[in-house]
Amino acid sequence: IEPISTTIAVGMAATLTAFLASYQNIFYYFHECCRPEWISFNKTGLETDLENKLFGQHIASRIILKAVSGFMGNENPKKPLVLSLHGWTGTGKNFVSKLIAENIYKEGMDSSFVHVFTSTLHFPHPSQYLTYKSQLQQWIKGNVSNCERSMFIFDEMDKMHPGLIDSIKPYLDYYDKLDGVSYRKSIFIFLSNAGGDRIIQTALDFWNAGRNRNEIELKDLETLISLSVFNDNQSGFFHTSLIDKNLVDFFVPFLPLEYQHVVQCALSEMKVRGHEPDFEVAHKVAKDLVYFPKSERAFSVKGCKTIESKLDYYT
Ligand SMILES: Nc1ncnc2c1ncn2[C@@H]1O[C@H](COP(=O)(O)OP(=O)(O)OP(=O)(O)O)[C@@H](O)[C@H]1O
Repeated sequence: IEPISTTIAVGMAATLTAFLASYQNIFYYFHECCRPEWISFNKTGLETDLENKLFGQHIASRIILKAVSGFMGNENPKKPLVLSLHGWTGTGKNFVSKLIAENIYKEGMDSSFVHVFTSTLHFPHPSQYLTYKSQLQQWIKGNVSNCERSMFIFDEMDKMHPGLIDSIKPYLDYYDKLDGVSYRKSIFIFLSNAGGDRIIQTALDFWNAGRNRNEIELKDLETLISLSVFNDNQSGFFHTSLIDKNLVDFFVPFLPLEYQHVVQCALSEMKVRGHEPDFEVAHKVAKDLVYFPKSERAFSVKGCKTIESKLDYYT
């Protein structure tokens, strides 16, 4: 072998490798991929967001911060994180999922590693559940094979076919690997109104006793929720063994929102729109909402759900 051409060949190979490496880096810089540049947990960000953007949910805030921080800080979790968020409509379940996604994925909810399923939209026909089942299993497997830090959000979980819920059970369990794929770094979030009535009753008891809602503790609600979800035979949860197998790590209660929280939501929406906060308008919006029970007018029927569209009308 002739030394000069060998040196040139080695030099060219090294240049090509360096070029490919930098090309790959540039590509990954612009194109979302399963790397820390695109997926990294911002604990302070989540803490600040929960504190400043989520109103009236002291229990949910605390559990979510602890659960997500503990999980993301563990390099070797034994199972995926499974959170089940429960509560009345418009109390912030979807909103919190978005905050979690934004503090893990650079692209937030637009990330290709965050997947949202809505029962009535994606699985509308109970008779076709076997087809949905194999599609869903393939979807989860394909996506976690592609990126182990995937997040799956199942909205309207209580309306999901029990067979379909059962089909995702293996992915939530303490398996090292299933068919060569490890699901242990993924996050599953279930959203539902199941158990909402019990949460409202507890909040109302505190209200009627003149006690501050911040005194409500998780222990006042956790068993109630799992029991009511378990015993509610309208709910898909009821027919599955998700609960008795302890595959859900945290049941997270969302309390019904009061007048003061609706005002905060309206002010916050003004801020998001880049407007000066207008307290008069915020109170006007909150006053015109419907509250229940009728006599006490304690909680907003739709939580903060309609604030965004209502603001257009008042401003
Ligand atoms: N606790 C809250 N703090 C701040 N904003 C809230 C809160 N709850 C609701 N909102 C606002 O209302 C909007 C609708 O709430 P969200 O979709 O999170 O309700 P939900 O609990 O998921 O309701 P549903 O059970 O009907 O799906 C959110 O995008 C957010 O702007």
